Amino acid sequence: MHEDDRAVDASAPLPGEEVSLAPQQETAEQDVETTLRPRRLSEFVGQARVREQLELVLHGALNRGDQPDHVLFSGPPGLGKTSLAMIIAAELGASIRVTSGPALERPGDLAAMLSNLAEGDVLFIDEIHRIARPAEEMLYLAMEDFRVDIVVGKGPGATSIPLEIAPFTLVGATTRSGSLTGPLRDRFGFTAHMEFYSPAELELVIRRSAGILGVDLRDDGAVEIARRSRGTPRIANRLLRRVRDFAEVRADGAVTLEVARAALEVYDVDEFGLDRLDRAVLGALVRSFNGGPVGVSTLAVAVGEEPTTVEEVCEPYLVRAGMLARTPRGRVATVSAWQHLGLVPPQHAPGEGLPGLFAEDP
Ligand SMILES: Nc1ncnc2c1ncn2[C@@H]1O[C@H](COP(=O)(O)OP(=O)(O)OP(=O)(O)O)[C@@H](O)[C@H]1O
Ligand SMILES: [Mg+2]
Repeated sequence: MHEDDRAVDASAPLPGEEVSLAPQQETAEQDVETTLRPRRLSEFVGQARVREQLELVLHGALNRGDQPDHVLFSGPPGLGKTSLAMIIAAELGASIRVTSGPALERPGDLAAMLSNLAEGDVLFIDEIHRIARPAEEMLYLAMEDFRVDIVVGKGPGATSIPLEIAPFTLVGATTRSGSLTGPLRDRFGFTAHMEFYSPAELELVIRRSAGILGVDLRDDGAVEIARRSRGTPRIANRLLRRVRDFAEVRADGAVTLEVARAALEVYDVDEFGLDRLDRAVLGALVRSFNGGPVGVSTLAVAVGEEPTTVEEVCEPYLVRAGMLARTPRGRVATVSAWQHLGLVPPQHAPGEGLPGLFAEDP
């Protein structure tokens, strides 16, 4: 039995790990998420650039018979990083080993994982920015030379034993590419930043999911759910399931515009797709701090959340939607934020001209 037999299942809770940054889900919901995960690059909706680039990286290497370069995906939760990692393995016809940064606390954990890889395997490290430093240093050599140095003993008598490992492709995922050290980032041959999805792309995601789940989804219902999904496929799929519940219990089962609107009201998802936490952050910024600037930790305390949650889950979308600006002095509410809350912006509020995500919408 090796250490990594435990680490292979990324969905299993890891000892001492904090609550995941992704909104919490019950196990049944996670099962549905697995069902809805695209399996091949051709099924993966949106992220056209990333998809095209990835296709070149993978098929270029396949044609030459080389091991493809290591790949890093960064971006907010729920945009498809884990899905793409699985897809890489599928496209290469390789097996995938899954672990995460927090699980690799000791270099030994990583060494066991690496030495068990078969030639051509994909190793997926989720939350790679949370890997402990000694393990990270071991990873440098592994990525570059497919070798690890195992240190035996302590002090002057310590010796290091080089250990060959099979050529593999590392896929890393992170919601915080800024927290990655330079040397680690430099060892990835291909880095992709995941963007929020357009409403049209989310509509495709929702239609595909409705087909798989057997939901009676009408065109206007699909448009409405897509529009309110915060640019995020995971949220789109979740809203689809919540609206389906509503349709089955309170209506005749068909997901129409009216049903979607009524359901999303019940679930506290507003016109822009902002959820309760998004609105709490904007509300605190505007009401308690007069629009800012205010530091992210202060803002997090005001809404009773972890700063990392505010920073990695809420802010990227609020910035994208043109409601919040990150400035060197702190977070600032834009004119759109004041208006979204039904308040009159003060003279100093920035961003009149900031393009919003839904600039094309009335
Ligand atoms: N491009 C896509 N097309 C269709 N469905 C998608 C796409 N991207 C993501 N999804 C759906 O969203 C769910 C979440 O995606 P995934 O787990 O890959 O996100 P993630 O970026 O790894 O998130 P996290 O940072 O929270 O780990 C998937 O189960 C899948 O159903
Ligand atoms: Mg993931």
